[in-house]
Amino acid sequence: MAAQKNVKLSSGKMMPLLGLGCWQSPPEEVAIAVETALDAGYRHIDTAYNYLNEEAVGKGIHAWMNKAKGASKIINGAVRKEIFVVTKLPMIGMYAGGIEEYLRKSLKKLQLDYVDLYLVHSPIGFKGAAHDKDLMPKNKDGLVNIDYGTDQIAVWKEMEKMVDLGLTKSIGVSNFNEKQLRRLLAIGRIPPAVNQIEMHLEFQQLEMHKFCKENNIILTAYGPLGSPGRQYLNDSYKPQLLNNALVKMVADHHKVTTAQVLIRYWIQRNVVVIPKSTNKGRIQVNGDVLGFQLTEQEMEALLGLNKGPSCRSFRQYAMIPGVKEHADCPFFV
Ligand SMILES: NC(=O)C1=CN([C@@H]2O[C@H](COP(=O)(O)OP(=O)(O)OC[C@H]3O[C@@H](n4cnc5c(N)ncnc54)[C@H](OP(=O)(O)O)[C@@H]3O)[C@@H](O)[C@H]2O)C=CC1
Ligand SMILES: O=C1CO[C@H](CO)[C@@H](O)[C@@H]1O
Repeated sequence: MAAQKNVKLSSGKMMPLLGLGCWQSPPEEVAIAVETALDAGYRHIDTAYNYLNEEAVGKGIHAWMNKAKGASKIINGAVRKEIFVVTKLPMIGMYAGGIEEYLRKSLKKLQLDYVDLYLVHSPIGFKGAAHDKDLMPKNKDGLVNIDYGTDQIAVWKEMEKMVDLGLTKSIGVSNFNEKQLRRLLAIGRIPPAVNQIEMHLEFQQLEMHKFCKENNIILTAYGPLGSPGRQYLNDSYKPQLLNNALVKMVADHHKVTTAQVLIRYWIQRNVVVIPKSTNKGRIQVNGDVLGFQLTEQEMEALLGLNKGPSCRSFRQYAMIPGVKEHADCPFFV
């Protein structure tokens, strides 16, 4: 793999444009997946408290770091600086004191002193978790216990403290809409460096892209392959990108796979992209995207596949009863 391409965050830190996604990567597979990815040249790993696999992700990171350092066992030295680790604040941690508590829990699981980027996973919190794996606590009616009082500004001020404490190098958000980003930009001592949202060729988030460019916020594209491995809600849009005819034509022209085109496209648009795989071969091929360049004409044609918000496929949280009544709805829009 050619040297990694990075993008500069508003924090001044460099973030690799390609990362390995880890949602739905079972703990028993993800340690090897992370090590395989780092061996293949990835330098960025994306996980979350909610993915319940941070310990195994940490194992993979340390296996690679130890290998890279040879016999030496220094945990957080120069080799640590080679890689960019992202994790996320769970919805159940969005209360006073919860941000530090959950970041420390994540760091302990990952066996790291700091992460490179800590993201607020969602603009809406949940409350009343019975224990720290109760990610979707229920109220007395059996419905997800939405915290209608989630105070994004208070959460953000605590996120800023995490930078001051050295527990994370940069901070950002995920699934935030423009109104929510504006709110943080208006009050933040540290502006959000990143917004991680669903982005794929049929749902290119052009308005959000423009807004973020104007405000020096870097976008990370989740679900770039259309997230084919997940269970869709009955009425959710199912992107069929890996066998799209135009993508196939472009892939054939470059003698690469359709997945490589779906990934490379975002790198050329300066959008961070985090395809998930736990399959060794697919991790390696997905990561081999720095040795070819899509032409301007191809980029234009691929831009033409965008159909906008009707192709949003992640709607799980928006469908939770009661979310629509939250002041921060429309969710994810
Ligand atoms: N902030 C948020 O709310 C969200 C963040 N994310 C992040 O973004 C990452 C990526 O999104 P995700 O939803 O996983 O979807 P992706 O679009 O990355 O698709 C992943 C799926 O595609 C399969 N796959 C991977 N490579 C190939 C290939 N070359 N050919 C065919 N199939 C392939 C994987 O299976 P296999 O493993 O078998 O290869 C897996 O089932 C997540 O893992 C997570 O880190 C995702 C959703 C929401
Ligand atoms: O990161 C995530 C992966 O997608 C899931 C399904 O919507 C969410 O739980 C979560 O936000």
